[in-house]
Amino acid sequence: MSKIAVIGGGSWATALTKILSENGAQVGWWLRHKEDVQHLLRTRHNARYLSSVAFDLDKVLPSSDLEEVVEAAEWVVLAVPAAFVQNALEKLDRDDLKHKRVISAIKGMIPSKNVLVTDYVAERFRLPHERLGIVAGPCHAEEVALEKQSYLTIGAWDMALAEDFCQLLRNRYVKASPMLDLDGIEYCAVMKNIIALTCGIAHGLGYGDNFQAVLVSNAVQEIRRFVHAVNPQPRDLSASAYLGDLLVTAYSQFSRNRTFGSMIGRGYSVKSAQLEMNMVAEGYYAVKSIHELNKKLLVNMPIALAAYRILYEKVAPAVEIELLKEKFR
Ligand SMILES: NC(=O)C1=CN([C@@H]2O[C@H](COP(=O)(O)OP(=O)(O)OC[C@H]3O[C@@H](n4cnc5c(N)ncnc54)[C@H](O)[C@@H]3O)[C@@H](O)[C@H]2O)C=CC1
Ligand SMILES: O=C(CO)COP(=O)(O)O
Repeated sequence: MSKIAVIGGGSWATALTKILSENGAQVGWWLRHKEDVQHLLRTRHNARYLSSVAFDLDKVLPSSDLEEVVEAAEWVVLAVPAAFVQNALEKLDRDDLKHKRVISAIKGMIPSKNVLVTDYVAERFRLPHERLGIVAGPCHAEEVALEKQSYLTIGAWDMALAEDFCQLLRNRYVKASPMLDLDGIEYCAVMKNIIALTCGIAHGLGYGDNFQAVLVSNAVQEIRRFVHAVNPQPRDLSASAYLGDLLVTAYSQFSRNRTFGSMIGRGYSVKSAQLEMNMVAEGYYAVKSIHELNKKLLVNMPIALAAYRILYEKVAPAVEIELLKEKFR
């Protein structure tokens, strides 16, 4: 029986805990709120996210003791929003992940450092990149809860690690494939959140499907330019781990990033949009990290720049989308 630690109490951590535990793994599940742990132990449900999912407590061991959960596991799955990773892992020593295989399910960058989560973890815990992987793919937690057919890709430097984790995920409604790409997948996942957020802004302003289709088409080219600059290697960006994830996030009713953007387009301030959502839109933080990173790379990224100006320089969304309108073909 595989022993897995899932770190995080949000929607994605909940969905992954469901998949992994129902496949027979023993999952130590770290949630930061003691009340949420108590609620799970009492009712078998996560009070805050995907609350319809019932867990088998013979397989799932909820706890707010991070060291204990990590120590008992062979695999550690990180599933807190990127902005809270440093804080969540604060209690761990440098050597605590030494013998673990670590999978990031996070689609964001560490905001204070503008680095990928896997790069941060590799440095902070002196882990070789061969022990790291990323969960990618067009997959919303809400659809996992409903057991709707979904596809995941595990990106890694080591194909055996990726395949081993795929085996832990595969079930009746989840297909999982390994892929030899870690950084490219991770950067694409960060970028697609920015694009989905911008799609939401346009939607909130009243733009329709015709405009969004052109926005997404231009975004594909923008992502290609960026990923090629930051991590040049041959990759097929039409694969579902890249394009599929962009599409689901840009179009789905479940997307946090699109929902957040839509509120901004309708005139909410960043603070009020964040308060209204019980969830985290990674794209908000990613916009700033990518902007900082691009000061060195100087890639032509009009969509990411428009999102930055709207969110961080308080330029009116209508003005920035109007400017994009003129640039698109
Ligand atoms: N929800 C989904 O369908 C998917 C999410 N992801 C990724 O999973 C990661 C986790 O996101 P979700 O589970 O969606 O989160 P969520 O938006 O469902 O929940 C927010 C999470 O943030 C935590 N949080 C809020 N404030 C915090 C603080 N101050 N300190 C520590 N934690 C805090 C909450 O406890 C909760 O775990 C993100 O990187 C997201 O992009 C990836 C694929 C699918
Ligand atoms: O990455 C995701 C789906 O694949 C989740 O996107 P959102 O955070 O926008 O909901």
